[in-house]
This record gives sequence, C-alpha cells and structure tokens, in this order.
Amino acid sequence: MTIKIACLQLDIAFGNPNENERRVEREIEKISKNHPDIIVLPELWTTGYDLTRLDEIADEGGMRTKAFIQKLAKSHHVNIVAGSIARKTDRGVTNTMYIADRNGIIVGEYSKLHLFQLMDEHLYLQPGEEMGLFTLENTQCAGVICYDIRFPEWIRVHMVQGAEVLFVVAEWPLPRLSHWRTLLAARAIENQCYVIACNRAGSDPNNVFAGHSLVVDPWGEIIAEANEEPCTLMAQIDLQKVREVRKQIPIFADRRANDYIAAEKNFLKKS
Ligand SMILES: NC(=O)CCC(=O)C(=O)O
Repeated sequence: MTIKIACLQLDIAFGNPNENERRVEREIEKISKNHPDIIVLPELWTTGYDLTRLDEIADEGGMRTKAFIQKLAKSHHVNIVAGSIARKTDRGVTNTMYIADRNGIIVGEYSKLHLFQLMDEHLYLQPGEEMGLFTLENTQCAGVICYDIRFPEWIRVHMVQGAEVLFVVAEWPLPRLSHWRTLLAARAIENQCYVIACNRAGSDPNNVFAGHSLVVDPWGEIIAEANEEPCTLMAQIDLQKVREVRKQIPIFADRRANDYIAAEKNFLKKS
C-alpha cells in the first residue's frame, strides 16, 4: 500500500498564533490540490519558541488548535499529523502533537517526553506522560517531537508495539543539521521503518533553523529532502518495503529483550 505524504516546512511567525493559523490554512489549501493522504506540520507551529509569553499565547487544553485542525482535515478530507503546539494543562504547558484523520476525528495525541535544555524547554514546559502511538490509513504509526530522536530506546518501545512509520515534528537549528540527517537515518535503519521528518524553516531571535525536512525509507535511504527554504516536501511511501526489510533482517525476532533488561537491572543494582 502506498501513502502520499506532504511535509509543510513552514517559516513560523514568532509568538503569533493568528498569523501562523493563516499561513497553515493557506498552505493546506494549496497542498490539498495534490491530494496527499497525510499532511505533516512542524513543532510548536502556532507560537514558535516564544516560551516567555506562553501564559498569553499557549492554547488552553489545545481546544483552539484541535478545532482548527479538525475543520481543515474534514474539509480537505486529509489526515493531518498536526506538528505540535504549546498546550496549557492543569500541570503546566506541554509540547503536544495532535493527529486528525480524514473525517476530522482526533485519533492520537502525544506530548514531548524529552525537554531540550539548550532551548530552555525545561524552564517553561512539562514533559509528556504517554506514548505516541496512533493509526492512520490502517497503518500503525508513532509520533515523536524533535529532541526525542536522540533517544533510540524511546523510539524502539513504539516500534516493538507494531509501528511501521515514525513521524518526527521539529524545530531543529541549522548548526546541528548533520545530527538531524544522521539521527533520522539511524532511527529508520535500526527500526526498519519509514521516518517522515518535518522541520521548520526560517529563524527566530535565538536560532536559524535547518529546514531539510526529509523522508527516510526502512533501508536508510533518504528518498526525499527539502533545502533550507520554506516549502512543501512531497513523497510517496510503500509499506511493503517495511515488511520486505523486516523479513530480510528479522531484528524484532532476534532481539534479546530479557538480556537488555537484566543488564540494566544489574547496572542499577551496582550504582
Ligand atoms: N526543538 C528541539 O527539540 C531541538 C533539538 C535539537 O536541536 C537537538 O540538537 O537535539
């Protein structure tokens, strides 16, 4: 089964949800003419990293963004992996991804587990508490957010539960572009899955961002990659490739999970 993907590599207006909603609505209107199956947005697309003003600009319970995304998904009959937003909750602000299906139903949500200190997330945000598993187009998917890709064990626990496609939404700065490309290819190879990675373009007062949204196949080949400019990256994935690679090198059958657990318990006992 093939799935047509569109990554919206947006230049995000700093701290301006109204302008960013206008940009996303305009771009999805344009993208929909190519009839993608799934549209992907970047991390914190409503606010950018304007973390000092979250009391004013974060979305209470995600209600505004969920309604906005549900309307777009339903009216364009397209699935949307809606990047992430700053969501106000009763335990503080989380960096939260919502996923809507073609009927405008929210079929998943995930809040970033690993807070990135280099961009002050630990000062303003709360970590997530749940995994990011969901189903789109009858396909088991996982969703993670930016810094999460540096933690292979977090990605792996999603993959052992059946995920075949990993969505990554990000605001990844240009100085670490080589890490972005290498880490994404590594997560695809070690998990024998597609990796669909949507980064932002442009800059904010503290960072120039890398763009370079990309799609990696289960063999680790980058099959589509953007440059640094705002754009929409289109790609087609074929899930049969996941099954072929996993049959050729059966890593999930060859895993020795009990040994890993025993080794970690042994280490923890000693420390
Ligand atoms: N928004 C992020 O989590 C950035 C992560 C990053 O830049 C990294 O190097 O990791």
